[in-house]
Amino acid sequence: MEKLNKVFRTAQLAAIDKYTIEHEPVSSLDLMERAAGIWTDRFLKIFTEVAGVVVIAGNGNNGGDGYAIARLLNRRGVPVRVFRIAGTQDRSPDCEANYRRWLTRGKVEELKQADDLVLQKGEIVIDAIFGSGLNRPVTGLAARIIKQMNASVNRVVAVDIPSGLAGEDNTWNDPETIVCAEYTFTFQFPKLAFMLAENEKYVGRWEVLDIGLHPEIIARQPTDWFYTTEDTVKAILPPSPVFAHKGTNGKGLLIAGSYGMMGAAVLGAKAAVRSGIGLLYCHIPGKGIEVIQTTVPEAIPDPDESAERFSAVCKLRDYDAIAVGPAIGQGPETVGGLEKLLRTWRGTTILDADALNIIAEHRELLDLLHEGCILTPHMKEFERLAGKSVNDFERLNKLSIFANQYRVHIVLKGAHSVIATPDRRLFFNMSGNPGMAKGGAGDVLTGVLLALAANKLNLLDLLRIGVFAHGLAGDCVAEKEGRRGCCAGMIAERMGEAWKRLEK
Ligand SMILES: NC(=O)C1=CN([C@@H]2O[C@H](COP(=O)(O)OP(=O)(O)OC[C@H]3O[C@@H](n4cnc5c(N)ncnc54)[C@H](OP(=O)(O)O)[C@@H]3O)[C@@H](O)[C@H]2O)[C@@H](O)CC1
Ligand SMILES: Nc1ncnc2c1ncn2[C@@H]1O[C@H](COP(=O)(O)OP(=O)(O)O)[C@@H](O)[C@H]1O
Ligand SMILES: [K+]
Repeated sequence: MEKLNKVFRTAQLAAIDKYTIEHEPVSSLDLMERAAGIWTDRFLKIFTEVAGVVVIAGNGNNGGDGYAIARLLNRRGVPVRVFRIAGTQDRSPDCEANYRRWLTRGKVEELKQADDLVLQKGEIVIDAIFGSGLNRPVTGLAARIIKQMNASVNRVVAVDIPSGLAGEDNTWNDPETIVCAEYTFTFQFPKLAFMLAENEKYVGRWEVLDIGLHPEIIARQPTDWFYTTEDTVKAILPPSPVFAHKGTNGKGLLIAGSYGMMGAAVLGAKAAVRSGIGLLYCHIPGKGIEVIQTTVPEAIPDPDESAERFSAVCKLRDYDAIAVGPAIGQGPETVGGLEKLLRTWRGTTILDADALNIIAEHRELLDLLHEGCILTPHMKEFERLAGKSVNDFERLNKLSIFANQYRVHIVLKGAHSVIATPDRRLFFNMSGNPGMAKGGAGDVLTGVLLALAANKLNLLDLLRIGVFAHGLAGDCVAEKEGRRGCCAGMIAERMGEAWKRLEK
């Protein structure tokens, strides 16, 4: 049974917290103690040589976690200094309780001005000023202290969320008054903001810590945001039937490449034949036959009448899916070929790269999109389709509006590639690494998705599976060759290794 990994809005967390307290049951103070204990354990696993820590605690429950973490680290023999921000006194009840518990072991120094924060060499700063309760930009002394933290060379580790960062929309925020952490250990759920490139400088590397919030309320709370992990994919990846033959594994057509740009077709084809497709046809320009036959002998060439580019698919066989776009160019014949394809083929259609650029330029083609269409733009291609965005959060909104308006599935590619569905759900991918930010890596994804579509998986499942497996293959490459050494061809070659890890 598939367990959906949900991303909640920070405004929903209090209800989940409350339900857990009432139904586990557990006191809120014990829940905080549990969260702080799990946080401390993880911190000490990652940071094995800690000369000392400086906890900066606020007055809300995030500060409460900070005081509890200070006590637990101190108990484990770590030298701990604790600071609070002057002028603020109204601690939440659990923060107050942990503040008092800490006072039995050590003192709390007051930061009256930013310069009071003097850090020793090697001390790690634990940021527990604000958590998910932030409701406006940080100003005043707290803002100056955050700037001081960011200016220091000391490492900073955030409790739950970097102080000053809002969980979702930061359009209104002041980028200068958000803690820049090296690591964030967050409780139970990733925050949407962690998925966005623009927040990487604040969040650093992040991990979700399971603090045992109640599964019933997690299952019941609605959300339209999810994330895909290895477990999700293992649960939805169908097994290969023992009596499979190439017919049951599906027939797909890849329309890719132009004269002098055949690499994209080769990469897509290599990935498709390593991702379980029964029969792969490659529609390539007339002059591209030899390239495909020598590099991907498994593929059946379907040459275009044009020697140099895609102009038309003359014979539409009984394909289960078609992918079109990588390096096809945007010349007039190709525009005509794409238009004809969209008019005559209404099955599963993966549109990538130049197919998307053509649609962005010839906007009447948008009306030919249908529910079988999957669009796989990177950020720039999406901007061409939907216009510029002021930030990543706004782009996400545009993405889900676009998918809804045209009733299509979209994969917006990048770190944490996100799948948008026609019913406005978003699924963030958790595999992959920056080593994949190389030319051709997207062509590989197109091939993977074509293979899964030919296998007649439903669109959302095939996207979650394909995007994750593609990232996992990139991770396999990076593990062996390093990120710099990772290239698109290697990702295609390693698809088999990724599938082996995911198959039951
Ligand atoms: N989820 C869970 O189950 C668990 C959660 N836990 C922990 O709880 C944390 C959330 O705690 P929280 O709700 O008390 O919020 P937190 O951010 O600490 O304080 C907010 C306070 O600050 C204020 N304030 C807001 N913005 C401000 C600003 N810009 N400048 C100045 N003040 C500002 C605001 O007060 P206001 O001024 O609006 O009255 C509010 O009172 C969460 O991150 C996690 O660490 C764990 O203990 C275990 C289980
Ligand atoms: N930092 C990153 N982390 C994880 N995956 C990434 C990262 N950067 C790029 N990728 C992945 O690599 C692929 C790049 O695709 P794309 O930009 O279309 O390249 P091309 O058009 O050259 O084939 C996408 O699947 C994307 O998700
Ligand atoms: K924090």
